[in-house]
Parts: sequence; C-alpha cells; structure tokens
Amino acid sequence: MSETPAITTRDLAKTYKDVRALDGVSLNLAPNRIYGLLGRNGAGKTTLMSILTGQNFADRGTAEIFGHTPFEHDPTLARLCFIRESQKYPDDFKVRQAFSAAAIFFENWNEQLAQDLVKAFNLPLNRRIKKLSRGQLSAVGVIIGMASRAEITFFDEPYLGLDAVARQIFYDRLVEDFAQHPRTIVLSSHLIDEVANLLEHVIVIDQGRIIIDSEAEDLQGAAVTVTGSAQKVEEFIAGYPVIHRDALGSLASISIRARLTAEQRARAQILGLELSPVSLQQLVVRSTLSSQSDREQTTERQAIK
Ligand SMILES: Nc1ncnc2c1ncn2[C@@H]1O[C@H](COP(=O)(O)OP(=O)(O)OP(=O)(O)O)[C@@H](O)[C@H]1O
Repeated sequence: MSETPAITTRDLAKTYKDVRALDGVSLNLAPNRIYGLLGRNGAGKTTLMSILTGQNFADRGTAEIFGHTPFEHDPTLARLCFIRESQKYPDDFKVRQAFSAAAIFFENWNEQLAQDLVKAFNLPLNRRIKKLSRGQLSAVGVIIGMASRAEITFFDEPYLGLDAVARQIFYDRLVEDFAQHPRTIVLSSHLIDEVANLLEHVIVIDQGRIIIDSEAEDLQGAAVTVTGSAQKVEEFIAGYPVIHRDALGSLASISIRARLTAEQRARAQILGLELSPVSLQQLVVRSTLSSQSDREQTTERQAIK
C-alpha cells in the first residue's frame, strides 16, 4: 500500500467577496520532503496555507492532512506548525517566553536546536518581542518553526527583514536539520533563486490556480531561451510550448519548454542562435506572465462572444 500523503487537496476553492483567492486547487504532497510554494503577491499562498492549518475554511473542495480535515481537529493540528510573516505574540512577551510557550505547545520541540539558533541569529532572549527589529522578529519565527520539528511545518515568507547572512543561516540549518530529522516543509517565498537549491518539489500558484507542480529536478533544464534573428528563432521553436516572448526589431528572444538534444543544440548553432538556460526564478516569472496573458486572451474572447 502506498503511504498516506502528508497533504491532499481536491478542487479547493475560496472566494473573499469578489476575489477568487483559490480556484480549484488539487495537490498531493508526500511526507518528509521540502516543497516550495511560489507565486506572485496575492496569488493565494497564504490562503492555501491557512486552510491547510485549520485557520480558515474553503468554500468548496477538500483539504486533508494525513487523511484528516484539519479544521478544529486538534490531533491533526498538533502535528502542524505554521510560521507566518504577520505572526502575533502576546503583548509584553519576552523572546525567552515565546520559546518557553512553543516548547510546551510542540511535542517534538528541540531545546538544543532552539538555543543553537538563538546564538546563530544573535537574538536577545530578554528583550520584549515588541522591541525587536523586523529581522529579529522573523528570526523568532524561524527558530520556532525549526525547533518545533513538527511533522508538517509551513513557513509563509518567514524571512522579512532578515539580512542575507541570516537568511543563509536559515537555509543551511534547515537543510542540515532536515537531513537528520526528515519532515514535511512547505516554504512560501518570493526569493526563488535563493531557495531553489533547497526545494525538492516546486508548486507555483497564480491567481488561485496551480500552474506548476513538479519535481525541482524535472524543472532544471526544462526550459530554454532562444535568441537571434526573429525568423530563425520562430523556425527553431515551432511546435514547442512558448512561455515568454521578447522582440526587438528583427531580433527575438523566446523561452520555450523543451529539453533540447545535442542534435537540436547543434542545429541552433548552425542557425546562429544563442541558447541560454532558464533559471527557476525566470521559469516561474515567465510561466506566471504567460498564464496571465492566456487568461486575459480567454476573457477577451469570451467578451467578444
Ligand atoms: N480576508 C480577506 N478578505 C478579502 N480578500 C482577501 C483576504 N485575504 C486574502 N484576500 C485576497 O485574496 C487573494 C489571495 O491572498 P493571499 O494572501 O492568499 O495571497 P499570497 O499569495 O499569500 O500573497 P503575498 O505573497 O502577497 O503574501 C489576494 O487577492 C488577497 O487580496
């Protein structure tokens, strides 16, 4: 029998007044993997995570965590940790108290890891949380998310205000701890190239719909940008799905979804075309732009009818 997925959603939809935040989201996330949940501002990432952690409910569809609906289901909620950018702590709590409370709440809490991270992030334990800088506040969330060692941890853009050194500490320690204590991590981020190496699986959401749901490995080299004389570029890319087009006079630069063979690369060279890899960040940005323009065209077509 196959193992129970950590997270399953089927046709999940959520509308706030006139905003369709989620629009038919169906996903299967396996346990003990690191997932990236990527997308533009307002794409629906926080809404999805808040439904999965029982803090919000869907209008349609189902969401299950280890086979249970999380909403008001304490045994399931106890297996989760949700670190969000706008994390609230009780007024007048000191940093130390936030960690003591987390240690009681999360049954897999690891005090040693928490202490190591406090040192690594230079966090002042006796300072009141409301006096912390933005980056220090994020560090509190990152430490709770990591030291909780929850079976599923959701990090919703946890790095606001963290400097580049602190972010690198977060990434390095996450990978290190994950290797020894595998669990399911769902990380939402705008800093795509920065987190690309951490991710085992990439989910991209755009206007409430999933536009990419792929193994990170499969995305590497899955797209290529072809640049050169417009006519030759068009000839070369014929038949491939286009994810982005740029044109400047007689030149064109077109990104296509394709894994080119050595033969195709040689042909590009003969045609005088330049091939460049598309990074995960470019792939996400370009796929998002292309999905938006497809949607606009469909809407225009519907309006004309
Ligand atoms: N409580 C709410 N009331 C009305 N609209 C909402 C509410 N919460 C979210 N939305 C809208 O739903 C859409 C999805 O929001 P969500 O916060 O899930 O996006 P996100 O991908 O997390 O964005 P960001 O990356 O900017 O945090 C947005 O258009 C947002 O304005």
